[in-house]
Amino acid sequence: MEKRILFLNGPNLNLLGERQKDVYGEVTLDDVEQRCRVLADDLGLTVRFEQTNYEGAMIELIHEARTYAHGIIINPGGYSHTSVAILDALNAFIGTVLEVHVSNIHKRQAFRHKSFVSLRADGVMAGFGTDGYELALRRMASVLL
Ligand SMILES: O=C1C[C@@](O)(C(=O)O)C[C@@H](O)[C@@H]1O
Repeated sequence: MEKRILFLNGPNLNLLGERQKDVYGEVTLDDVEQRCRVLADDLGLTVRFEQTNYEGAMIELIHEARTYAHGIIINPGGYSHTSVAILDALNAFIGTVLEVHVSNIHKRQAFRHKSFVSLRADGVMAGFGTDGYELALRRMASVLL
């Protein structure tokens, strides 16, 4: 059976490769998407990519994912540390949830050490740079295929 994965990137991740390159590196979100599409083809997974800067839009994309996705790979950006509402939406999603942070949030300011989304995530990648997205996709394949 076809396995479908939603990649959901939250606020400011559209600026990957441009903002704070010392923290987030030079790879853009388009690069990440291209790499993950190639890997997904190899692994036999179907992927959809979404990025939004709006909390409500993220929640609606998670609700919609309930109707078609087997897994969500999410980088909630700054909402990781603030959004009970995104946690609640993920709690209404039945499939596998993997959380990705490009930076190692535990090595940064104390307010980044806690992620509400981690209370739901089945696994968390942090500090592996943008490779974390591909690593999460590989993990998704091991869990789902
Ligand atoms: O926007 C981001 C990106 C981030 O989620 C990461 O990918 O390392 C870490 C968050 O603390 C930050 O607000």
